[in-house]
Amino acid sequence: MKPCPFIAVEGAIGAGKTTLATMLSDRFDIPLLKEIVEENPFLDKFYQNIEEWSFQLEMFFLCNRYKQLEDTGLQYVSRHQPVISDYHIYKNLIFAQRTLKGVKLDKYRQIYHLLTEDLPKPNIVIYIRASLDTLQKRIQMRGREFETAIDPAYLQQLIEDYETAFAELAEREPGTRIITVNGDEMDFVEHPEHFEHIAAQVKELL
Ligand SMILES: Nc1ncnc2c1ncn2[C@@H]1O[C@H](COP(=O)(O)OP(=O)(O)OP(=O)(O)O)[C@@H](O)[C@H]1O
Ligand SMILES: Nc1nc(=O)c2ncn([C@H]3C[C@H](O)[C@@H](CO)O3)c2[nH]1
Repeated sequence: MKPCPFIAVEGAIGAGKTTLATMLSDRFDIPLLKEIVEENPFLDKFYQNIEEWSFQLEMFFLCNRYKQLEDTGLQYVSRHQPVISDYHIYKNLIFAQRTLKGVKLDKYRQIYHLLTEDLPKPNIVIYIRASLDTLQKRIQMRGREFETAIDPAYLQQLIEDYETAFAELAEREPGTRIITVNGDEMDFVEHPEHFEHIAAQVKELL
C-alpha cells in the first residue's frame, strides 16, 4: 500500500510554490496548508537590515511552522488524510544557515532540531528549481512592496543553498520522493500542458 501523501512544494523565493501547490490542491482535491506572509511583522524590517532582524524573523517562521505542522499532524497525517503544503520545514534551516552566524546560528540549530524531530515530514517533495532571472521576474510581477529591497546576491546565494540542501535531503531521506520541476521552462501558469505534465507525475504517486 502506498503511504498517505503529505506533499510539500519547495523552491527559492518566488519560484511558484504557492501557485503550484494551489493548483495541485484543486486538481486532486487535497487540503492546502498555506504559509501566512502578509501578517509577518518582521519581513519588511528584515529586508531593510538582515543582520539586525534575522534572529527574530527566523524564530518567527520556525514557531509558526511548528504550530501549523503540529496541527497538521493531528488533523491529517495521523488520520491518514492527504495534505499539501507550500513549504517544507527544512526551508527554515536553509534560510537560517544563510542569515544567522555564530552563537545565534548554534542556538537556532539546537532549537530547530528539538522542535522538528517529531513533526510529520512530507513524503513527496516537489522542488521548483529556477534561475535568478526567473525569480526576479516573478518577484517583480507579484509586486510585494517589502521584496523590492531583496538583494540579487542574497537571492543567488539562496538558489545555491537550495541546490545543496535538496541534494542532501535526497541522500538523507531516500524514501522521500522528490520531483524536480524546471521552473525556467515550466510555465504552469500560462501553459496548461506544463501543469498537466507535473500533475501526471504527482498522480502516479498518489
Ligand atoms: N511557473 C510559472 N510561470 C509563470 N509565472 C509563475 C509561475 N509560477 C509562479 N508564477 C508567478 O510568479 C509569482 C510568484 O509565485 P508564488 O507566489 O507562487 O511564489 P512562491 O514560491 O510561493 O513565493 P514565496 O517564496 O514568496 O512564498 C506569482 O505572481 C505567480 O503568478
Ligand atoms: N529569512 C527567511 N527565512 C525563512 O524561513 C523564510 N520563509 C520565507 N521567507 C521569505 C521569502 C519571501 O520574501 C517571503 C514569503 O515566502 O518570506 C523567509 N525568509
